[in-house]
Amino acid sequence: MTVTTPPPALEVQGLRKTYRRAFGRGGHEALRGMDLHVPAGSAFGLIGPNGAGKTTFIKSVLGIVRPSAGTVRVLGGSPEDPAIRARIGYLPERLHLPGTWKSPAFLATVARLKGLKADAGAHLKLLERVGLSDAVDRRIGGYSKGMRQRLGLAAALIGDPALLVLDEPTDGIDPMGRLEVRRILQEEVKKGVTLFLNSHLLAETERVCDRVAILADGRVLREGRLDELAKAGARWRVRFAPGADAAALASEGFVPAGSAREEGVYTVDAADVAVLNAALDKARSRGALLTELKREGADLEAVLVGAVGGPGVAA
Ligand SMILES: Nc1ncnc2c1ncn2[C@@H]1O[C@H](COP(=O)(O)OP(=O)(O)OP(=O)(O)O)[C@@H](O)[C@H]1O
Repeated sequence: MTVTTPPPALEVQGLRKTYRRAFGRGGHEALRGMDLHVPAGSAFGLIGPNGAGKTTFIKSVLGIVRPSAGTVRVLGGSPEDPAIRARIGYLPERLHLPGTWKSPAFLATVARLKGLKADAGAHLKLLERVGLSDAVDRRIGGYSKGMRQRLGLAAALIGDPALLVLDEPTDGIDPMGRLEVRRILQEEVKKGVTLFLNSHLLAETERVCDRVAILADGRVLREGRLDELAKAGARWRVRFAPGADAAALASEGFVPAGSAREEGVYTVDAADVAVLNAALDKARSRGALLTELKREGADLEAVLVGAVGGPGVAA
């Protein structure tokens, strides 16, 4: 029996996008040679500071924005091929909805635009799935921001797409709603759908995705499995016996971490055990006596700050 591996859900090489200014006066380079490989069936998160190029990237792989250079393959084909497009569910960052319509009519139109037959029963089920069954008789114009997002998600799910590209899917959705959306996304991934998520909410990305890429200034700085990236940026919590010289420890990279009652508790960042032991040796050579050591691991925020640097990057 031969097992055929599906093509990567997304494959991008040397992707560049320069937004031209009016009258040919130079331009702004939003993507500066991006390479990315998104395996089929993965739950992939794209994170990075404001203006990093995340939305430009998504629009390029969907054929909405024409790249200045580079190659893009989506589900093994061209993003401009209607047959490929029909297999993608997309939730844009800014969703334009017809305010005077009701949601079933909107979903019927989305289905037709995707070249599918409008299936009223299936659409009602989708609206129920995203928690909108009580709102089907209301005009979309009266929906809250969270309800609009839910409707956008229902539209993205039409036709059982193989790839879901979601730009800030939980924007405006309350915590309980986020939980529901996360459950829906996890169900889709379990079915074998590839999820490509762009979210400002790192906790959201962390809970849903198994791989992430960090984009900054139009380039991918880091990419990989979430657990591997977190391991690489490992943080350790250490406790020294009372009387340790705080200033000496600070100069060796130990940051006070405990509350006032927890004297002697510090964190230290060390990529591997050799680096950790070198830091501990330095601490001991300055008279500090280790009493406790615990791995904290890095959360996604720490990984992002480690890659991009500085505060104010949690975008
Ligand atoms: N249509 C456009 N014309 C000119 N410049 C643009 C256009 N769209 C985006 N840019 C610029 O390209 C860069 C990348 O923007 P993009 O929206 O892709 O970033 P982003 O990572 O999605 O940001 P955010 O997290 O703030 O949504 C920014 O400097 C932005 O100002």
